[in-house]
Amino acid sequence: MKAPLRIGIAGLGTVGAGVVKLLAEHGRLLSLRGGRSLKVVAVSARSKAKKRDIDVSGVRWERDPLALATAPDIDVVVELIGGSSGVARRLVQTALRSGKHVVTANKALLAMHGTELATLAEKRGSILAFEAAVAGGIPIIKALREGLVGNRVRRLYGILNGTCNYILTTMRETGRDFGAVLAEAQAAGYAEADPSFDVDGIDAAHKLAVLTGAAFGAKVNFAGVHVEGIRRVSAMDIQFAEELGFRIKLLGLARETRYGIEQRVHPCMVPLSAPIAHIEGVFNAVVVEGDFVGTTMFQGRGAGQGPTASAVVADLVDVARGRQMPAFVVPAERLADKKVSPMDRHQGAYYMRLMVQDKPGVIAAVSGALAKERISLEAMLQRGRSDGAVPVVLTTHETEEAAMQRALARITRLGAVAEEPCVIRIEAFQ
Ligand SMILES: NC(=O)C1=CN([C@@H]2O[C@H](COP(=O)(O)OP(=O)(O)OC[C@H]3O[C@@H](n4cnc5c(N)ncnc54)[C@H](O)[C@@H]3O)[C@@H](O)[C@H]2O)C=CC1
Ligand SMILES: N[C@@H](CC=O)C(=O)O
Ligand code: NA
Repeated sequence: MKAPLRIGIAGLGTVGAGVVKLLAEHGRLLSLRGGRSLKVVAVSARSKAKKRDIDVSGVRWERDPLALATAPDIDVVVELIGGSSGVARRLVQTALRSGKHVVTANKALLAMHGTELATLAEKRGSILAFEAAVAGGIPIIKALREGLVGNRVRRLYGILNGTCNYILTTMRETGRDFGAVLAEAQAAGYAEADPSFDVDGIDAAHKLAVLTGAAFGAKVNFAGVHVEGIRRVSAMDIQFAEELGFRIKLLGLARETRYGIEQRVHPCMVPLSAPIAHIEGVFNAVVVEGDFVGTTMFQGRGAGQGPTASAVVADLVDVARGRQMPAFVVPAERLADKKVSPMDRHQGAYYMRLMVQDKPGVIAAVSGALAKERISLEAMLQRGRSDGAVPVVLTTHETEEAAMQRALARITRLGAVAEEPCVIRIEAFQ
């Protein structure tokens, strides 16, 4: 058997502790599968004194995580600190420059610097692997880079944030409010250190940007993602969606249009007939439509200790086996610089919920604003009567985003519309 693969782990939080546990529990199995043993030789985290349910007593403790990047007795650095700048970025850059392999779960870092880091790794002949960064335990990077490599990807979409999916599912099932459910997702270890990254759609956008690189062979372009989160989705919208035959999901979607690459993350109305509508709780799913393979769907837990550690360790076994592959689907230097398809050009149907004064002429004024933009109504629902504002829900036929935004501005200015309308795009999946 070959010499052990010597591992340095930076970050011993939810994911780091999970990796230490998995390596300890499956040590023999992994030696067999990797062709050599996987040995943690050093670790680093903020506090050595912190109580953890892992045993790192026989392992060297580095106060400065950067020491792992240059230590002569380390072959691979596992970066599980997080953040797109600061110590995580320096650690990964220094490790790659020192000729070490890097495994990371850090999608924020990859979304901002993925192309640059992959280029650096490939120049040095090192492996940069990040299966855990996208959709947790689902082996989607591997699927795109290897299993589906023969295809041109037509479109991909998915539920990419476990925290948001957990929140939307729990709000629907229990009627509980957003804040309480978010606290529960944080306690379960699903949320980012700053949970606004989850609920504002940023984490899903980070993952989508990385996926787009792997699916379309394009440079990672986070700035090109249109991002909206779930803060404005209310219990009322969740209920209306069900009545109309939809379920609300925060999706990330990417495809090539005639204008360039369209990347968008926002709440969607998904028909209940679509399998992805039924992915609930912390589960993620990614649907990839390839020209030869057709539609494939991958599902599994997208966050949490066990699933994320599973993905990190899969990458470590690849390193142990010496599997030299491009980080994305093509060598980093060949990643294409694609134009961004403008959101204004997006075509689709829309759900709109208005809170309006219950008086004659309001619905006619709203319909008039839509008609001015040639937007035709598909359905309308009005619930209850009151002296105050009542909800009115409209769904439209397909139109252009720019037209919808102009109509929305007109509607918002109507005196009888009590608050900013809630607008959710309807996606037509099979
Ligand atoms: N928790 C999850 O379910 C998932 C997390 N990730 C990613 O994995 C990474 C780690 O996430 P978690 O384990 O959840 O975070 P965490 O907050 O539980 O752990 C972070 C660890 O990094 C250490 N750390 C922070 N700053 C440091 C510094 N300056 N020097 C040394 N150590 C430092 C902390 O002491 C802690 O041990 C992040 O990039 C996150 O986005 C990816 C997939 C799933
Ligand atoms: N905060 C993330 C963790 C995994 O990437 C999520 O909720 O999906
Ligand atoms: Na994954």
